[in-house]
Amino acid sequence: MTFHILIADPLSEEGIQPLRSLENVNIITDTNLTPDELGEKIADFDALLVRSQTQVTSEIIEKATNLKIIARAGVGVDNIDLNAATEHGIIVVNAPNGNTNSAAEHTMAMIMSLSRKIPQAYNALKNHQWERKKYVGVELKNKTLGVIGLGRIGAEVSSRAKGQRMNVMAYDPFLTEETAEKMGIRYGTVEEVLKAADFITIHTPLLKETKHMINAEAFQNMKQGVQIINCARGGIIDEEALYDAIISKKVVGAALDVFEEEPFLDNKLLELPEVIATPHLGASTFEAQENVAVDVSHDVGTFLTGGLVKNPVNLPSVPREIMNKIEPYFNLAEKLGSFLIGLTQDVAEEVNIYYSGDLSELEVAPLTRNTVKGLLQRHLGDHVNDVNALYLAERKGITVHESKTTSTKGFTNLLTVEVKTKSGTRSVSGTLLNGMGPRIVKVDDYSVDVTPVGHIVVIHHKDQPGVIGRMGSLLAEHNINIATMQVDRSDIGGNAIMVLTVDKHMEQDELETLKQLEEIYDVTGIDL
Ligand SMILES: NC(=O)c1ccc[n+]([C@@H]2O[C@H](COP(=O)([O-])OP(=O)(O)OC[C@H]3O[C@@H](n4cnc5c(N)ncnc54)[C@H](O)[C@@H]3O)[C@@H](O)[C@H]2O)c1
Ligand SMILES: O=C(O)CC[C@@H](O)C(=O)O
Repeated sequence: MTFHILIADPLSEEGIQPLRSLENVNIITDTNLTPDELGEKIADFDALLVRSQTQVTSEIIEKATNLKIIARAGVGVDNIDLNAATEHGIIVVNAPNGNTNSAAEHTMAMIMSLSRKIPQAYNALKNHQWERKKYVGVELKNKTLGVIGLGRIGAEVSSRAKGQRMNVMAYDPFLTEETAEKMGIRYGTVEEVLKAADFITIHTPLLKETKHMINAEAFQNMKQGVQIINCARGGIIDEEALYDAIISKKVVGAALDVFEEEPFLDNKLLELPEVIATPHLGASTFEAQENVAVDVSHDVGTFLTGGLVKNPVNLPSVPREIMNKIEPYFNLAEKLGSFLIGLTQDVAEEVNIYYSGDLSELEVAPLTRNTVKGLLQRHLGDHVNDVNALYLAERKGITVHESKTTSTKGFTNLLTVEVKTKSGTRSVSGTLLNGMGPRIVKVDDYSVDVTPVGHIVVIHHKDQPGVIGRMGSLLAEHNINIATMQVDRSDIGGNAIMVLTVDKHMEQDELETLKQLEEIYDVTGIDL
């Protein structure tokens, strides 16, 4: 099988070599596609690689019927509709570390250019103006740098600013006073940071909560004569409010690498001499571009060949050593989910998954996803996968709970799945037998030992002599061969269960004929 990969934004050629060197890949680079052209082509591709330029909207994703992975060569994924990707089962990966250094260096370059008015002085000189008085700057030493967002880049900027002998004060929802102290910086709330800082630098993602977080009110809280830097994302600063704050002289300098609308030809902020700007160049170094291209090439290559990606955005990342321990249970989890929903006639409202024995010591979230995938695939088809299983369950109104229990019922590992519907609760338990693979060991309250594969028939009947023989004869009349049979009962003469594996798929009318026997209450055929 050949994987078709589209590179829609310019990526470092060196960086994508690992991807090119894979067998069975067909890589097309087309970095000039309009949104309409991308929409027309996208169905041909298994993987899409972008930077920040290409907008991967829900309309594009809707048309991407073969797309399996979207890779963002960089950090911010705000140009990708993550919900749409998740809904369609498309994994999104990014390259969160490769451009941190470059973005931090760019931020420092902006701070220093701003404080010494280097771009303005350079411009004047280019225009034959030798202006020494006009371009008097300020020192950074002993000034307070307020950092909003102390993630990878914010932290790198902070440590560099300390090298410039600045006092650093930061706000981040995950920053504690203790951590700040260990980093040699001061902790403050957003308001405290805005109030104290001579320079403010923004390093948050663009989220609902951060959109326009630096607005007219925030500017009011700032020191008179503050300078502001944004090398994170356009839209975190309200550009109208910044414009007004500069006109009113509250803000005396702004350095912007990112804008509310990109690319643009006109932006009135650029008419102000206090504003210096670059066209989203924070990550534009040879090193950063090679790093991010290597990272996404690795993840795309790994994913397409069935491996574990390093930087998933819409799936929790699970370290390899943990994955090695849980991978053997994937098949069991999926089969149990699929078997149970096959058995359940009503609409599932709640799914409870209980992990016990060895399983209770593992990170089980990926197993929960596989169980739910098995459950949903039976009715929703193959487009349900690890990425969208929980999302789709939620959308269908099915609540999913996982819990760990110590009750192993004698098995070294036991996975129990319970489905609640309007008409009652059904459950199935399974185990992974050492060297012998997965087994279904319980159906509701009955003990069985069934390999979850092939054509299974579950029969509820009255415990009575002769039922098994009559049922066998009926199957023989339809030329259906029984491969294995398991029976269990509640008590002598009470309710009983038969779980058969048969050699071929049984049609509904063939299953119905078994109900001719009055001792048989219920027959369900499940193909796994
Ligand atoms: N200009 C460029 O070319 C360029 C290059 C790389 C990254 N970026 C952008 O820089 C930003 C930071 O990247 P990063 O790699 O450091 O990301 P990161 O995820 O490591 O850090 C972001 C931090 O922001 C914090 N945060 C979230 N909401 C916040 C809020 N309301 N107030 C304060 N802090 C908040 C998070 O807790 C996190 O610590 C992103 O927007 C990214 O897209 C831009
Ligand atoms: O692709 C780029 O150059 C921008 C990258 C940057 O904005 C990011 O979020 O990583």
